[in-house]
Amino acid sequence: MDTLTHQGDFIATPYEPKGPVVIDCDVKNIYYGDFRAVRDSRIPIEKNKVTGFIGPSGCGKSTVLRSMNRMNDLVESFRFDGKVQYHDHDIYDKKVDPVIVRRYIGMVFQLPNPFSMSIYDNVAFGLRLNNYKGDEEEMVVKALKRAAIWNDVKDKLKNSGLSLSGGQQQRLCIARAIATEPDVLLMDEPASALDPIATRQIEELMVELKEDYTVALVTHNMQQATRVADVTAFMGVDISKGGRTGYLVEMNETRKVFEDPEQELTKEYVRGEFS
Ligand SMILES: Nc1ncnc2c1ncn2[C@@H]1O[C@H](COP(=O)(O)OP(=O)(O)OP(=O)(O)O)[C@@H](O)[C@H]1O
Repeated sequence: MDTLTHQGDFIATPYEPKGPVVIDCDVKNIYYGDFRAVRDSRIPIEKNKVTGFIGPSGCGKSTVLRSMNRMNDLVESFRFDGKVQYHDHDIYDKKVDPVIVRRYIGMVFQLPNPFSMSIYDNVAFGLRLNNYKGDEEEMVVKALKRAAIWNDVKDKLKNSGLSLSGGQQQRLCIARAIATEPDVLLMDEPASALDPIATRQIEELMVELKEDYTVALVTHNMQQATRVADVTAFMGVDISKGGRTGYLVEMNETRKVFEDPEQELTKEYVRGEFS
């Protein structure tokens, strides 16, 4: 079935957060060059929750996620029109250093990407980059334990990170991301390249991590969203003006989005009636 879209300038009903908001992401427009990739998407990320992003391919889930720690600044054609408020800070303010933003708002990518160095050095990497002056070994061990990979690697910390299995590599990357004690973890389909057992381990880990961190998760897997996300943002693709612009269709508690959505489009998507 074709991708469905609202006609005209539909704007989603604002989601009313139930708890404190760590990142208030208010996208007016996001462009890559002349291409308007995303419009009108207000997505508050609540503290100690997992916020899931779902929607068809190309609706801008990754683009919005990457806007929340200025990761997309690395793309020359990228232009952000809107505001991302992290606590009291406007992260797009000219005075803000994006490297510092990423220290507080860390990222885990789709493909596990350990550096070509030892398991220990992978986790210590960010600490060294940030001139950490405390007990490095203690922080490395803590992060490996927190990422539920300590038992797998404790006897081979000098081995290459690349010698691990895909699931272990991804947990190593999570350890690397949390070693510097960020506040928020942005996870872009962190389990999509993994087998079902490794996927389940990552899902369990995400649920554990939200005790200490705030998590935003892009996923193609709707069951994963129902298992892991407390709140879900469903994005669609607006093709009404001849473009392909992503936009927020509906955001609410995950149970509500999946069981009793406000929008017909959401209902069709969560039932798997369009892709
Ligand atoms: N670096 C880039 N340069 C130009 N266009 C881009 C770039 N990154 C993404 N886009 C475009 O922006 C739109 C949104 O892409 P994005 O990857 O954010 O969507 P998505 O919902 O995460 O997709 P998928 O589920 O397939 O990963 C797409 O049309 C894509 O082609």
